[in-house]
Amino acid sequence: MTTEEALPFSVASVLEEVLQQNGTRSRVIDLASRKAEEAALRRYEAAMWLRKTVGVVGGKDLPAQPSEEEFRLALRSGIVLCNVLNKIHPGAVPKVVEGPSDSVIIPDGAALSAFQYFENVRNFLVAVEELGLPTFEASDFEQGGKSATARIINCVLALKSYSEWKQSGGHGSWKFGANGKPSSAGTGKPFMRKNSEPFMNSFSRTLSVGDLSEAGSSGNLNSLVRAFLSDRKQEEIPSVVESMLNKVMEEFERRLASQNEQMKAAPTDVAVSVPDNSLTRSSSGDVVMEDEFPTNGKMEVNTAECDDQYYYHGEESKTQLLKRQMLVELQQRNILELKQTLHITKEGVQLLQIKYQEEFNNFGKHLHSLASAASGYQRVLEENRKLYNQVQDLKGNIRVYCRVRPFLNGQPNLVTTVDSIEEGNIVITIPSKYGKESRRLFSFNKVFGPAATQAAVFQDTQALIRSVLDGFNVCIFAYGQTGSGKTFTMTGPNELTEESLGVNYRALSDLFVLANQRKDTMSYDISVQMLEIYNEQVRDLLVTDEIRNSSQNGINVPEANLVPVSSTSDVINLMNLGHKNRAVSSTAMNDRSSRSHSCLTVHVQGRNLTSGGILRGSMHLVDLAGSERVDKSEVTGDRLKEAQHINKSLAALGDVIASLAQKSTHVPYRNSKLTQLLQDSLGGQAKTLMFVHISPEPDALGETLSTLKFAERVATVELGAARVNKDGSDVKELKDQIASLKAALARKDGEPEHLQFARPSTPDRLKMKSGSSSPSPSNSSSQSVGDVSSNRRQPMEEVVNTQV
Ligand SMILES: Nc1ncnc2c1ncn2[C@@H]1O[C@H](COP(=O)(O)OP(=O)(O)OP(=O)(O)O)[C@@H](O)[C@H]1O
Repeated sequence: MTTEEALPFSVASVLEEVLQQNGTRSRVIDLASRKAEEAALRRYEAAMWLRKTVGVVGGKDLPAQPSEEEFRLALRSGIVLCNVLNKIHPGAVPKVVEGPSDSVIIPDGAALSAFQYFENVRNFLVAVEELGLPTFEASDFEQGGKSATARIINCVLALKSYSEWKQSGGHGSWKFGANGKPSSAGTGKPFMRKNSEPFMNSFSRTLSVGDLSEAGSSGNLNSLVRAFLSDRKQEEIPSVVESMLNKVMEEFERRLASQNEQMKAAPTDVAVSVPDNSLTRSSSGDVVMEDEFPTNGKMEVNTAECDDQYYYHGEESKTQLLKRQMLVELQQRNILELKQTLHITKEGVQLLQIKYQEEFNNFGKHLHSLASAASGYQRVLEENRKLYNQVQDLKGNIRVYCRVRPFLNGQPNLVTTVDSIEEGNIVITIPSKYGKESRRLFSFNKVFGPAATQAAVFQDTQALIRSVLDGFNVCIFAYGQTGSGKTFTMTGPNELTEESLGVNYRALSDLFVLANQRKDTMSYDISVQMLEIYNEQVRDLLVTDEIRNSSQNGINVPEANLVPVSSTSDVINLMNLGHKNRAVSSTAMNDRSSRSHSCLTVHVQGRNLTSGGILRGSMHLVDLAGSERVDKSEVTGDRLKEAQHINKSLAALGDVIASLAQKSTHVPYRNSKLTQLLQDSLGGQAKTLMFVHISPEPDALGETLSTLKFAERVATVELGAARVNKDGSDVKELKDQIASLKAALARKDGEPEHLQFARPSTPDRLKMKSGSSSPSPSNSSSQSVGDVSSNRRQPMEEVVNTQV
């Protein structure tokens, strides 16, 4: 194994590099100077050969190293060229015009006979062309310049090549055109020629140095050597060459040492940096780099020139190794960074998972608390409802309010029968025949004087509207003699304003407001019926054609129109229709006096959105016919009959209420159509409100007293029952208990906000807790009045003393 086989660098490569490093001058020679140098070399070669061929005398005009101009001037006569050609190829130019003497050369280089010279040149060119040699133009002598001179030189050198080929025996044929390398013959330094073709060698010299730079490393080395030595003096060359060789030796040894070190370290490095399959030997013996990054093709073995031996191009191999090491290091760094990023990402994901888990747990807890809050809300709602209605129970299921009408027609200072009004008490002045007045006290739940507003009168009623939505039945009556203000209380005056709206409008308005406030938990369907009882016959007032008589016995309520409503205005429209249809008859006492009972019934069906439970409640708003005595009404005939029916039905109503208050075993519902109609809303857990109206005028005293006595009977019984229920305790004690229950309910109001539900803004909102049994909503009036035969009174649990 030779050194070059074992080493990744060759002597030639070291030499080249040393030359490049030391011969900096040659590296900086520009292309133009190199070309000029090459051209000069070729010119000298041509001149020397011509001089040698034609002899000293023939070539006396041609210097050994002529300039371009000297070269052209010496040859422009064509004599030298023709003679040279004839020597090589005798007879090629049959006739050569010779110049007379040296004097033919004039200082400016002009020929004596241009024609003669042209003849020579032309003959020469024709002969050269016939030989297949490269030619030039005759005018090239006259034009001058580099390219013209180059063409002439090229022709001469081709002739030289041809001559050498002939001298060597002229074997084979020589051809024009081949790649080659410039000869250094002009400097006495021969080229190493691989091609034996004479013309090829000659022609190769036509290539420029610039071309050589691309011709491979050996061409590069040659030109480097030439360039390096070209500017040296002849006597300097041996010492320069010696010094250069020393440097080459030093460099070579240095690389050898470095290679050894590298070889020692190589196994580890290569193992780390070079993949196993990156350097393989092909079947032909070539070492091939299987590399994805550029290698510049340097790391290879040319088996054709090295007889199947390979060697590494040392420096470039080293560079490749370094590149690979750098690449691997870079990749290792990248991998490290990626690992770190992955680690950070993992931590981030873990953190997110923890947070997500926490959020999820919190959400679960929140959901759980919401669920228990929701069920708690339902419980509280239910409890609140019970408590609320217990309060209403304690206030009494039958409540009687007295209202005194003001004087009509602006009569300010008339004598009134009302002596005084205080809370629930009203004192009536009763004149005596003998001039001595007496007073009579009547007690009710509350007495409203002439100045009481519609809103104040409605206040206690308002509390019961909520009970209707909770599934209870409520019955509100307006009782009193004709013209005492019943319609005013229930509906309002003829000209309605917001302030003058009666109980009917206010009750319905509140009903819709409350139903809307509960819409998240309850869904309500509200519908309305409007009936009239006239002469003991029930009529449907919500018909647009004729007033429909009921069936045979005059009672057929289920057939009455039940009109769904969704707003107060819906109800007002229906009430207007009902009032229009209501039988109105003129009497001596009141031209607007109604001779029939009118009953507006509101049916409410509520569905609990959570539990699906259904509640049914109803509210009867009854404007009773006038309660005046027949004799005073001065009526006869039909009017008298009407009055008798009215009085009879009112008496029946009084009896029923009194029986309910006394908790009698028998309640006489069937004594009138009115009580039959209202049966479901009278008694049990139903609430009954009666507004008793009186007129203040002295001439109405008789009616006033009879009205108050009727009302007192009902009211007294209820209040008396309350006293008895409390083992003889008075109403004060009952009020105290209500107050404590209110306080208990107020504590309930302290629940979290979302557990509360809206309540109407009324003092009755403050609730209390009671030990009494929970109220159960009575069944709504789904039964025909005519079908009712049983007494639906609550079982009497306590002794009721009606004679209080
Ligand atoms: N509180 C009041 N304030 C002012 N005016 C009133 C009041 N109460 C009644 N009036 C007026 O008294 C008159 C009679 O009232 P209303 O018609 O309400 O009596 P009524 O009892 O309904 O009579 P009827 O039994 O004949 O229907 C009406 O003009 C009414 O406007």
